[in-house]
This record gives sequence, structure tokens and C-alpha cells, in this order.
Amino acid sequence: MTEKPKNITIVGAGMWGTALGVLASHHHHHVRLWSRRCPENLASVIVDADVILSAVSMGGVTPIIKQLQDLNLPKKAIIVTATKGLDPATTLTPSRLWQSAFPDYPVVVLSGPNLSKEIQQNLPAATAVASTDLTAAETIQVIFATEKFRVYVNSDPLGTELGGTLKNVVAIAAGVCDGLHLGTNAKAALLTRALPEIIRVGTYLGAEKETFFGLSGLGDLLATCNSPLSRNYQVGYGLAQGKTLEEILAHLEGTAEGINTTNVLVQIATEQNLYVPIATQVYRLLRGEISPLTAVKSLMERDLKSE
Ligand SMILES: NC(=O)C1=CN([C@@H]2O[C@H](COP(=O)(O)OP(=O)(O)OC[C@H]3O[C@@H](n4cnc5c(N)ncnc54)[C@H](O)[C@@H]3O)[C@@H](O)[C@H]2O)C=CC1
Ligand SMILES: O=C(CO)COP(=O)(O)O
Repeated sequence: MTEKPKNITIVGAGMWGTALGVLASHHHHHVRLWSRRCPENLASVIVDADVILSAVSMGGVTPIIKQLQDLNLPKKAIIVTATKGLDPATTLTPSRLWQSAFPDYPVVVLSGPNLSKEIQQNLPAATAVASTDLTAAETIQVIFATEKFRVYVNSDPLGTELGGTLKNVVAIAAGVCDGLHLGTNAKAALLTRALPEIIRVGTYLGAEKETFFGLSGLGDLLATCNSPLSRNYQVGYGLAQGKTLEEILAHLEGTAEGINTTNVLVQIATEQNLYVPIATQVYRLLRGEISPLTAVKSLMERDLKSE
């Protein structure tokens, strides 16, 4: 690589932040990985940052934004968000929270079928980086692309973010489907019908339909709903095995964002009168109102309709 090494600060040293740090180190950039448990203060790790990448879970986004607003962000910095979640207080996506807190900075969304354990094993993968500022997105593309990690650019940050976020709700349902051993036909039907549900919500919120057929949409839906590595899938699988949510979460490695996302999604759908049958059953299941079998039965027994 001929480009000058950049200073990249990653906020959130969980599974995804750590894997992204390894990717960014590939081209000899100066990577600083910060978590709230680090001895350094946040101010000292963002000094001179060319890129500030947030890989905190949804619960950490607003607290981190508030901390950064009290500091001076370097003028040239690009903000990157890799969180897949919805804010329960505002129902907004992380990129919208970042952009409204830092209106003068480019915000880039990084999202794709990227199970961090596979990336850590250096298995091939692809992702999308999206921004209304294409120059910023292309800068991030070059920083993170390696011969094992192919990075595509698009100009729909909201759609890119919503694909990766809303599929977590479906991944819980997919885990239930596999945990109940419902078979390949059922799984194909679930994922295929989930896509228009995601698109219905995503386009209502302002995303472009085409984005949901790309890596961050269909791509991430396939990866997460078919992998036992997915924490959201593990939640559904465990529920289908008769475990309680508390038991599952006690042994889960990292965050299953789909639980919070289901609540926020159902809130949005209720307020805006959007039809989200799969999310509704996941919501009722997570609240303990119905069993996994009842959730399946309810989906199958709805009024017949055209495709
Ligand atoms: N692990 C994966 O395969 C992938 C994860 N993601 C997304 O990335 C985000 C993080 O996921 P993981 O790293 O797997 O989760 P994790 O649970 O391993 O790490 C979460 C990180 O957020 C930090 N955090 C949480 N609340 C905070 C707060 N109030 N202040 C400061 N930091 C706080 C934690 O300290 C931790 O470093 C999630 O939104 C997830 O959906 C996206 C793609 C892949
Ligand atoms: O988003 C992911 C893969 O793209 C990670 O999925 P989980 O958060 O369900 O592990």
C-alpha cells in the first residue's frame, strides 16, 4: 500500500471492534482500540484520529456520543459506525444519532455478513461501507479492504444499516426454526418472507429498496440466519430447546442486539401501522407470552394472501 498510514481509533473493544482492529492493522495503520475499561481516557485516544469507528453495542452509542461531544474531535475525522441496533429512546439508527450529534463530520456505516469469529479466522468475507459522502466511504473502503475482506461502497447509509439491524430479529426466528427442526422448506419460507417485511419497514423509514438485496441486506440475512455463530440465532435456538431467555443470555458470548431491536421495531410498526408478522411473533415469544410452537402456528394460520 502506498497510502500514508492513518490514525484509527476504535471505540468498543468487544468481538466486532477487536476484529475490525485486526483488519485495519493489515495496512500498517495506527490502530487504537478503546473500551470503557481501558486505563486511557477517551480524549487521549481520539487526538489526531483520522477515523473514529464505533463498534459499541446499541446501549453504548448514546453514552459514547455524549462523551465525545464534550471533547474536541479532530477536524478531519471520519466517523464510522458498525453497530447494528435501534435506539429505544428515539427509535433512530446509530448513524442518525451520530450525524445529528456531529453534523459537520462525514458518517460512514459499515455493515455486512460479517460474523466476527470467521473474520478472526481470516476466512474470506465482504462488507458494505455506505455514506452520503462517497469520498469518506471510499477512504474507509481502502482502509479496511484486504485480500480476505472485500469492501463495497454504496450511497444509502440508512438502508445499509437497517438491513444489518432488522435481520437480527429474523435470526432469532431462524434459530427457533432450526431448534424445532422444522426443516429446510420452512427455513427458506421464513427467510424469503422476512425480506419483504424488512423492506416494508426499511423503505418506510427512508431507505432504498435495492440496498436490501445487497450484502448488508440479503447477504447478512443469509449469514446470520444460517449460522450457529450468530448470537441472535443462538437466542432463538435456545428458546426452541425450552431454555428461558435469562438462561440463554447468561451463557451468551457478547450482545444479541435482536432482542432490543425487536422491541423498537414493534413499537415503530405499531405507531406507523406497518405489517410485521414475523417480528410480532418474535416479540411475543421474547416476552414469554407464547411458546415457540405457538409462534410458528400463528404465522401459518394467518389469512391466506397473494405473494
Ligand atoms: N460480533 C459480530 O459478529 C458482529 C457484531 N456487530 C455489531 O457490533 C456491535 C458490537 O457487537 P459485539 O462486539 O459483538 O458485542 P460485544 O458485546 O462483544 O461488545 C460490545 C462493546 O460495547 C461496549 N459498550 C457497551 N455499552 C457501552 C457503554 N455504555 N459505553 C461504552 N462502551 C459500551 C462494551 O464495553 C463492548 O466493548 C453490535 O451492535 C453488533 O450487532 C456487527 C457485525 C458483526
Ligand atoms: O451481524 C452479525 C453478522 O453479520 C453478527 O450476528 P450476531 O450479532 O447475531 O452474532
